[in-house]
Amino acid sequence: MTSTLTLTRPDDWHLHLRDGEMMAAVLPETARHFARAIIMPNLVPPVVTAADALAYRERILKALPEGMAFEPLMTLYLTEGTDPADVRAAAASGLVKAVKLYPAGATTNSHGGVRDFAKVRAVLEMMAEIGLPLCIHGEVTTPEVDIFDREAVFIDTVLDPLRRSTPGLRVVMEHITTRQGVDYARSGGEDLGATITTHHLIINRNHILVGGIKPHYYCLPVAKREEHRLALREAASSGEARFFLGTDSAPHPDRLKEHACGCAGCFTATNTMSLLAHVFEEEAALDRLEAFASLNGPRFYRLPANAARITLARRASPVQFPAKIAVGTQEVTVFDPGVPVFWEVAG
Ligand SMILES: NC(=O)N[C@@H](CC(=O)O)C(=O)O
Ligand SMILES: [Zn+2]
Ligand SMILES: [Zn+2]
Repeated sequence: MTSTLTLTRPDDWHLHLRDGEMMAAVLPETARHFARAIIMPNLVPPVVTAADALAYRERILKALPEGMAFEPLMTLYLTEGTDPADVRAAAASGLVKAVKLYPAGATTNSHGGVRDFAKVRAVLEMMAEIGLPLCIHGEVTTPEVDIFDREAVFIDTVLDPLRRSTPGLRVVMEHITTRQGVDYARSGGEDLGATITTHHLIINRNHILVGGIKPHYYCLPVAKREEHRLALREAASSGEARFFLGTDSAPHPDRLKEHACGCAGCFTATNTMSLLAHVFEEEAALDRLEAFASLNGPRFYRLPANAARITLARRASPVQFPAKIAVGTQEVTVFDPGVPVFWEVAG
């Protein structure tokens, strides 16, 4: 049995760092293993302009502990008031790598997102022209649509028409959770990519609901039936260039997760690489983990792969991860896969 695995140092193509005290607590958890991450802009207030993104980038770099190397790749939160010229300047700075589309009301801090797509047409056309990717939270918000169907309905009624009406627009389907998401990603060319989270490779909807409600497994898009989890595992472990890791590690304080109206998000930054090695071993695809976690993302974003490397080791007994990390006087629960995991990042 393979006992160590050395990979190009991975990147995380979808990460929530938040700000202030929370950012200071979670940033080292990512920087310990990952060289770069696409930083989500759904702060309160959101990161909307080039100036907001550059200021946020400076705060991240300032919060990085001495001796840790990490490159935040910034994004802008698309609103109906976004100025195409500001986006063009942000991209030209080289520090902003994507624009994020949240349908208004779809997820955490998305109320400032897009309702009327006609209002963002000029921005999208400019992005197609310069090749700046649009990262999309792909769920409709229509109250009548069942929450488990919201991704599939979004693909048919919003994403496909949007891509057809904006030829050349480079799109990342963020955190896909369904077989329909996998199939649609495969229907595109080099202008279409999809991120897959660690937790959606591990849990299905039963994990959230059977035997009592598990708030730490609740995230958006919500985990679906087992057939969808299996489709995601097949896609992630296929080695295909269009699929890459975006952990969507999304910390919320425990008191807001364990709540009558609990926040959506799983915090996986701490143990993601161990969990992925576990999943890829189960899929008999350890040789494709590097493509998924380290090579396909930079290729889509037209960046070089990292020169540094990381080594994972398979231990004889299960690895213990911290159950929680401290954030000031509060705590954030680390995602618990619910099964023994033997892989550990060794260096
Ligand atoms: N994934 C989540 O459940 N939550 C994310 C938002 C998002 O990525 O949709 C968050 O910011 O908390
Ligand atoms: Zn999202
Ligand atoms: Zn997210």
